[in-house]
Amino acid sequence: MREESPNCNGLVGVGRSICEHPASTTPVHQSVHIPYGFWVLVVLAAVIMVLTALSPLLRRRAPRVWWTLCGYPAAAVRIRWTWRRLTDVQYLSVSKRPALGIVGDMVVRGRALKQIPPRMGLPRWRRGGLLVRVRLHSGQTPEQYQLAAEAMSHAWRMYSVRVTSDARGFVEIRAAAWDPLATPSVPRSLVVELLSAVVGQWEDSTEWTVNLRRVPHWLIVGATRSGKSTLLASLVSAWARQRVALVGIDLKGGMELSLFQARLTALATTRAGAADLLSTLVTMANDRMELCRSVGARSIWELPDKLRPMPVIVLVDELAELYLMATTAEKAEVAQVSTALLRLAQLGAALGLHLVVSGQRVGSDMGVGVTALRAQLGGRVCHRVNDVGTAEMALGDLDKDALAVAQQITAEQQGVAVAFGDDGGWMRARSILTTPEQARRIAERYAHLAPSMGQLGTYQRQAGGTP
Ligand SMILES: Nc1ncnc2c1ncn2[C@@H]1O[C@H](COP(=O)(O)OP(=O)(O)OP(=O)(O)O)[C@@H](O)[C@H]1O
Repeated sequence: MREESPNCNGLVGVGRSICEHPASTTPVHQSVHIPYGFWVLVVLAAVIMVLTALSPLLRRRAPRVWWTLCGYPAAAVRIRWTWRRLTDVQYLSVSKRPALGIVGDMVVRGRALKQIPPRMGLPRWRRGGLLVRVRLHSGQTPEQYQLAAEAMSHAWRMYSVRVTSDARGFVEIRAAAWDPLATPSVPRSLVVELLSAVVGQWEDSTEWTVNLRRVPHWLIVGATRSGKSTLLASLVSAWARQRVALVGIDLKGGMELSLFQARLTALATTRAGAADLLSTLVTMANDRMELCRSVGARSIWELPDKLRPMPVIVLVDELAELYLMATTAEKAEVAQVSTALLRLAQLGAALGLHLVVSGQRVGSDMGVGVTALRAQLGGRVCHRVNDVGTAEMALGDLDKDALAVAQQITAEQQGVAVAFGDDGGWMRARSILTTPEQARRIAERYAHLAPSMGQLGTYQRQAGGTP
């Protein structure tokens, strides 16, 4: 509210005004009351102007800060602003009036002018993106919204939009402001439980965790230079710090897994060695089963702490090498390896024996054992692959959409993969780049945690490689 002084000939000041009285030489000081709301508006306008000016710089230098201060508020306003029009154009709005009407003696079909958009919640902040929950109109399905995802990303100027449905009658729209897989990061202070490894970042900017307690066995596929070894290195770097035993089977002469030699309890580099090591592990599984039965436990996790054996993670690099055979003698060895792997996969989950199997090419033509093993490996990670068969082997039995997305990963996107999470849903993810040198150093630092085979239980013979 502005106060006007009749003595000031209509002169109005802000704050304290000084005006000359015509009949007097003494200045008349008058205080004008400026409402509080005015100052709030001035400060708000100043903040908006400063942020707008700094926005490009912030976006380049500190994208996360930029997103919180500038990107997210602007996107939230844009989403609310465009919602009605967007849903109208994408046929997601509905009218309460019937689609059929009578004009003269004709029945005509058309769209009512007044459409009601689906009800949306407030866009909620997420790291590098946002999330909106939308209530479906009766008769709508999440697929209709998935078809509109591309239009949403353009209308909201977001990098990508993904639509999922976690409850009947609702969809969740997750929008990412930039490609979160370009520079994946993992908080350093993250505390993880035993057998869990934070290996990278999901497309929705959350941490990508491989948890063997939830999904006991994993299959990792990818063409050469797609990022399999890097993912294995991330996994080993995480598990090396935990009280678990790591054993390796690497028939490429031990080139990949020998990096972690210091932390490995055993490493088999020949098929004969692998057969030997696997049969030892199967014996260990039988002993653990016996132990559980003797105390009435259904898994080692139900055993008292002092009886519980240490979990064992079996890392297999290049599965195809295990199944290659040229001679009849090799055929018997392959059969032995295949049966042992399958047995471990079937029994292992409850007995703390876990498989992480990786390969460039995994196909049913490698033998029936491979398809049967695949069925037991619930966790799947599919990097860029050279043949559709391998992608189908990894994802085809779980989700056709995931398969299509995996086939779009390019050679430049090293480390990017389609993976299944603990909840059974899939998403694109990227591992943290762990160099061979880093992995070797971590393995050496935690070498003292590696138990011997004897300490693990029933080791009878030394497995073909290095114990
Ligand atoms: N998550 C990642 N982020 C960035 N770069 C990566 C990532 N993963 C892999 N790379 C790059 O890709 C290269 C090849 O990765 P890696 O050795 O893991 O592939 P691979 O699938 O194991 O190949 P091969 O089967 O030939 O051993 C690495 O040297 C690294 O430069």
